[in-house]
Amino acid sequence: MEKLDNNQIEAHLKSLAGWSHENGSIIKKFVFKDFKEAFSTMTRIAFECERLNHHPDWENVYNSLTIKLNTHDVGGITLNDIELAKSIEEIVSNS
Ligand SMILES: C[C@H](O)[C@H](O)[C@H]1CNC2=NC(N)=NC(=O)C2=N1
Repeated sequence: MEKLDNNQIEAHLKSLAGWSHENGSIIKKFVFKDFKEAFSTMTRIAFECERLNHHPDWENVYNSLTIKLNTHDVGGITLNDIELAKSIEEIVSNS
């Protein structure tokens, strides 16, 4: 998978509301009603990560979930990160 350049990343982020490009990752913070909602959504996301074989750096604090995506193998952002971000948006919007 090829690293995307800054212009390509910004172009993809136009269709990913709330995601920003910071320090070599794409990042979004989600806030849920409570811990149960946050963690159950993380579980759904985790199964999708296994299916895609692509995994987030993420942090859960009570009802918040901060997700950072990058491709460790290439040290940058690839289409795998964009694809996972889109899947996460689907999962969260259907939760
Ligand atoms: C061997 C296996 O394909 C890799 O280690 C995968 C697994 N999940 C991954 N997830 C992420 N975010 N980046 C990777 O480079 C990566 N590599």
